[in-house]
Amino acid sequence: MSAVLQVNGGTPLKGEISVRGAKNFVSKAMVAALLGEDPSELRNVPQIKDVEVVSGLLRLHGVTVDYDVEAGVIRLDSSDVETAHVADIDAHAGSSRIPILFCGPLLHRLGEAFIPDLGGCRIGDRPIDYHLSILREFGAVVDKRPQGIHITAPRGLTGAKIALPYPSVGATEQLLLTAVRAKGKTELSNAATEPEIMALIAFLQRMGAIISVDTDRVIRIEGVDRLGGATYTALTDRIEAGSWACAALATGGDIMVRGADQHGMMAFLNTFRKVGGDFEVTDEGIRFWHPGGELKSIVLETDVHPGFMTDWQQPLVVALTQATGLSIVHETVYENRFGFTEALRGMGAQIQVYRECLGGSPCRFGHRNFNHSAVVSGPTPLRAADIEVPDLRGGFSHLIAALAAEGTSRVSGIDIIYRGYEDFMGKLRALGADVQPLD
Ligand SMILES: CC(=O)N[C@H]1[C@@H](OP(=O)(O)OP(=O)(O)OC[C@H]2O[C@@H](n3ccc(=O)[nH]c3=O)[C@H](O)[C@@H]2O)O[C@H](CO)[C@@H](O)[C@@H]1O
Ligand SMILES: C=C(OP(=O)(O)O)C(=O)O
Repeated sequence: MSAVLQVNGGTPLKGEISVRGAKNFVSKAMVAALLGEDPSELRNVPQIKDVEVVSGLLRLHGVTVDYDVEAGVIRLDSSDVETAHVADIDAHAGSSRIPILFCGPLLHRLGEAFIPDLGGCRIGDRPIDYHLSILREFGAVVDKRPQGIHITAPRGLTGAKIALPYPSVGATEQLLLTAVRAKGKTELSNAATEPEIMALIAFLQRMGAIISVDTDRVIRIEGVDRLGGATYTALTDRIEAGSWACAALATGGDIMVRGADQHGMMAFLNTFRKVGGDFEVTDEGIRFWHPGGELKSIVLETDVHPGFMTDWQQPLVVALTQATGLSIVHETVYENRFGFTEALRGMGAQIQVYRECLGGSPCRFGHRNFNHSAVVSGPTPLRAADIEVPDLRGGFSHLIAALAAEGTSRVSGIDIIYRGYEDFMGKLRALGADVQPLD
């Protein structure tokens, strides 16, 4: 049964919350720890569903996982992995996209890997063709089966020269986790360079890897025979921080996000300012607020880092419903990330989606049948409604809309939001939101 949250909206969110480590780093660093023959320790780890899912997968492979939730410290001991069996991980199929990143580490440690069907947000087709072709370049043999894929490396894994067709985050991580212990050198061009990837590289370096990153999206790795353990403090979740910033803007509020870090949020902060939001960066975090008066419409394009992240797009669109004029948002990372706008239209928002590449440069989704541009016309008061969470960020965006709307909304399927937002209910209450889970 899907959990339902009753939201009595119309009150500006005000107060202070803390954001801990990034989902998109911590989950990958936990997989990286599987490569190490000594224990690793990650700090600033948030209590979110994706951490739970990856902990479960690691335990199935013989890793000892100890998580001190309060302290945010997770200890991972992979020293006995070689004696474990290649476990049947079907139990976790469909809950996350992380299993695909186990390929390299499992091939290095156990000689084979079973990867179940993947989960993650349904915001496009989300193929894994880049991942599989990278693994094949290293010499892996991929056997597709009805329940997932079986991967072996009969002649071991050897470094290769690879160019990505698009700077995919997951494929770049796949390459890193495979190359660090492969024989010889690897070169990846057109790599993704998101801050979470840079942090993963830094963590792998502490474990003993040799990796260099050039300014032109080229990553070079020299394989080593052995990796040990390392200690690393996760960078803050910049998607969560940006989501709370959008909640402040959409509700006319004022939120101090402790832990928020300016460096990974430059593109977001520029956009937030252009829309008319105010912010103040301090050593403790970033305070975001609506300064009063009108918000301004903008033209925005999502992009790979250092551009405006696609994961900020959904929460920002809710705030744009309160801006004066026509905003244009061109989604260039995922072909199908505007599904969540349907519920917003039902709440009174004026949002039209288009197949054309609007407002900027043509992207790879142009001339295909994907509704990947949106025109938001505002400001429109939002009405309370009964809505169903479609995916992680779309779900948080629906919550923001319900909080901004006058009246009582019921948001169902809120469990998905725990994949990436630690204790969001506690944080909402700390900000003065009137929210009540329904049985
Ligand atoms: C757990 C995690 O870190 N998730 C993040 C990661 O997702 P994820 O790693 O899945 O995203 P990618 O960067 O790989 O995807 C970008 C684009 O590349 C395409 N593609 C990707 C792989 C592939 O084999 N073939 C292919 O065509 C995808 O369909 C998508 O259109 O980066 C995204 C882009 O910043 C973020 O929105 C997600 O929050
Ligand atoms: C798309 C996202 O995550 P995932 O890749 O885990 O589905 C997200 O965090 O918004």
